[in-house]
Amino acid sequence: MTESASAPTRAAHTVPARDYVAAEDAVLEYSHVTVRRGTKTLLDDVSWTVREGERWIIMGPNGAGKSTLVNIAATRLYPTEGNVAILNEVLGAVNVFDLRPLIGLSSSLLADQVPFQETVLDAVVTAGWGVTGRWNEEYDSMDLDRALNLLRRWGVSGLAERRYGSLSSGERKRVLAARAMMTDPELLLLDEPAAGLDLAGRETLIRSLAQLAADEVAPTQILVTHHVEEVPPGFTHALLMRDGAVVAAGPLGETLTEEHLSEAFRLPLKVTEQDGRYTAVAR
Ligand SMILES: Nc1ncnc2c1ncn2[C@@H]1O[C@H](COP(=O)(O)OP(=O)(O)OP(=O)(O)O)[C@@H](O)[C@H]1O
Repeated sequence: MTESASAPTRAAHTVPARDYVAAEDAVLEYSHVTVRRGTKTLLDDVSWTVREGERWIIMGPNGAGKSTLVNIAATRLYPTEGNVAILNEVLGAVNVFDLRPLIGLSSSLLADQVPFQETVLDAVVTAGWGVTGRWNEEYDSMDLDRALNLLRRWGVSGLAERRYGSLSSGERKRVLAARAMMTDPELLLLDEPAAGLDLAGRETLIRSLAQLAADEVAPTQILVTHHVEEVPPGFTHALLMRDGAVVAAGPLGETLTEEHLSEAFRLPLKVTEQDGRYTAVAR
């Protein structure tokens, strides 16, 4: 018998969605997930479990598949093969519109969808309806108070009446982080929240993220970044990717090592950690 005839195919790992049972304590569960577009494999047999209260860093070079991974968790994309459970609901067997309010998302794609003429307060409050532009929806004072409190938490409440389009990129990032928390989500997905920020903007954002990571009642968090310098203290786990596959995943200290990071970025790196902050330079 040839090897290909005896080995189970990856498609064989895919369980019909209605029959798939996720681990009870899993907030996110990817089981043998593959995503293909034409001949390109964006994710290659990824298995990954996130449990309640964990704070995960997703890291890897450009094109590694990080956003694809997060877009599945955001219910914006379905796997070609494999199974995904989000908050114990299985993709393919759940109405994603019921699931989406439980998932907070901040991404560059979303940043581009918020109308520039929208006020900052509206840009946050509209997350309650899962829309990016205010139209005829009714918001009560509790919604508006919540949006203002979230803007305060992210240090941008003074911008509430400004037009979203007039904000700097750092200010927009913080507004989007506030927006991501508007529905009081159980899962918070932050795709490159510090990209393009200046040093002060980055450090301010990282301090806010570290405070959120330390907050016991805050949602389970997943943060995508290219840089170890952007890992907020208090994050607990990391998943390193390359070419759509997992290089290493697990507790942060065991995963953000020179060996794993050098392999993920295909570059010998010297990695240091002090007081919960990491730096990496080429050897
Ligand atoms: N619809 C598509 N068709 C073909 N290839 C695609 C498609 N969407 C994404 N890709 C490719 O899949 C790969 C993974 O993309 P993804 O955006 O997930 O990477 P990433 O790790 O988030 O990258 P970056 O760090 O540059 O944002 C990239 O090579 C990208 O060009």
